Amino acid sequence: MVLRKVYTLVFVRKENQILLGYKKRGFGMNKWNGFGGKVEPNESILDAAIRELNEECGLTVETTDLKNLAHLEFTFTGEPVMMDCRVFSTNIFNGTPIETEEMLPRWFQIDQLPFDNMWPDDRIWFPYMFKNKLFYGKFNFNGVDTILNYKIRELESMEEYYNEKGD
Ligand SMILES: COc1nc(N)nc2c1ncn2[C@H]1C[C@H](O)[C@@H](COP(=O)(O)OP(=O)(O)OP(=O)(O)O)O1
Repeated sequence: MVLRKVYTLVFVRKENQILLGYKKRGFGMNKWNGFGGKVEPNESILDAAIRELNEECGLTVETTDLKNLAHLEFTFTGEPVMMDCRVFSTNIFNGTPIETEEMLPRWFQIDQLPFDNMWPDDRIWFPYMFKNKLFYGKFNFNGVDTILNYKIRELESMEEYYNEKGD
């Protein structure tokens, strides 16, 4: 049986730039990524997204300014856990990004992303995000560097997707 754990992942955008954080510890250490983490018990996914963004780089956002653009599922050979990752973006935020215990934030031009130091799936699905698509992706990994197989498909609406899925 596979245990499902829900995570958030938030991308902050500004004109042609995207804010990434260099993960200083834990899962995904030494990779650039958006900001996010586990949804705590009794916490809504949106509240978790806002909390993790603030804890990891000091920015604040309003619930209504977060756009849910993707649902990603990650599995790793030999691991009984499926990471169910809800991806959000926003270009409305308060504050200036600051380094925290977990992340070192930096703005990148969207055509100059450090893909060699990011999760390998990002090369596959970032283009969907930059085209403002809604999408579902499922990636099966062997270790943390090799994608064994994946599926990705565009969605008409995230709401419809979650209703059909029964979430
Ligand atoms: C496998 O491919 C992945 N790609 C991308 N882009 N992001 C991923 C991938 N796998 C996981 N993530 C994201 C999902 C979350 O945003 C973080 C992992 O969260 P973390 O383990 O750091 O959760 P926290 O609650 O912050 O953990 P601790 O406070 O216990 O350190 O990575």
